[in-house]
Amino acid sequence: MVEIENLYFTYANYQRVLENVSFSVPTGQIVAVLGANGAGKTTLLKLIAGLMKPDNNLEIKIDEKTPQQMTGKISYISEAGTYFNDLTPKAYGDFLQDFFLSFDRPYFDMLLEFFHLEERPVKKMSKGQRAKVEIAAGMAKRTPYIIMDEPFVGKDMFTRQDFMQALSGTLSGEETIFITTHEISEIENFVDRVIILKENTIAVDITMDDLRQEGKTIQELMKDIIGYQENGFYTYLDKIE
Ligand SMILES: Nc1ncnc2c1ncn2[C@@H]1O[C@H](COP(=O)(O)OP(=O)(O)OP(=O)(O)O)[C@@H](O)[C@H]1O
Repeated sequence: MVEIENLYFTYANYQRVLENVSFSVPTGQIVAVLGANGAGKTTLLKLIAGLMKPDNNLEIKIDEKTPQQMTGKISYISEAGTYFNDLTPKAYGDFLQDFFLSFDRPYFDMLLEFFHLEERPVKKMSKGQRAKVEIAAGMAKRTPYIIMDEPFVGKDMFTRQDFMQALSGTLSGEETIFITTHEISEIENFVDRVIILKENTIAVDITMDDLRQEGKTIQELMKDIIGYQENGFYTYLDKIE
């Protein structure tokens, strides 16, 4: 269970990105953290993953512990990648096997094969191939907490489908997952709950059951909350002319 209570986060340049953020997520829930560019999604996910600390370090508790005390139980899958550029996928697997007690080596090797990844240093791979190494590693860690920051970036349509299949086919249902993405349609049928960040805090926190009951899609909800204006650029041009 993840409990976040009155979370504030300020970057070193004094830019406050999150304030008064509170929510709790029960074990096994899949949560989409959404919002416009710069809303603070990556910041929130990094805080939950323990890669940065909140202004007051007691604001995030995962199973009653700080995120830093949960190292090894959280898998952080991001566009930037957590692999080492000089290692081949299998050498990276060797490293992870030593580091993560729960690392599922046969599953990792199976995913490398499924994604047709060759044995060459990650730095010599394409962006999409690197992303596949990142996903294979992240999923084979078999951690109870999975945090995915833009897992679809740089992936072609088929890879995105393969990824969702591999993900859905792997989960035990016990994993608690946070995912942020701008590819809303990819996650509509995957997540249980949507949290939308706006102006440094939570603008909406709703379960998919409630959203469906309201007869809305995530996309429609986003439009309502973020207030996307159709033809906004032309309106802007009209204004400055
Ligand atoms: N290292 C940093 N130092 C200072 N400010 C930062 C830093 N990283 C991000 N920010 C600022 O914090 C705010 C939130 O950034 P964040 O990356 O969390 O947003 P996001 O919602 O993930 O955006 P996007 O959808 O564009 O990826 C932005 O205004 C950004 O400029």
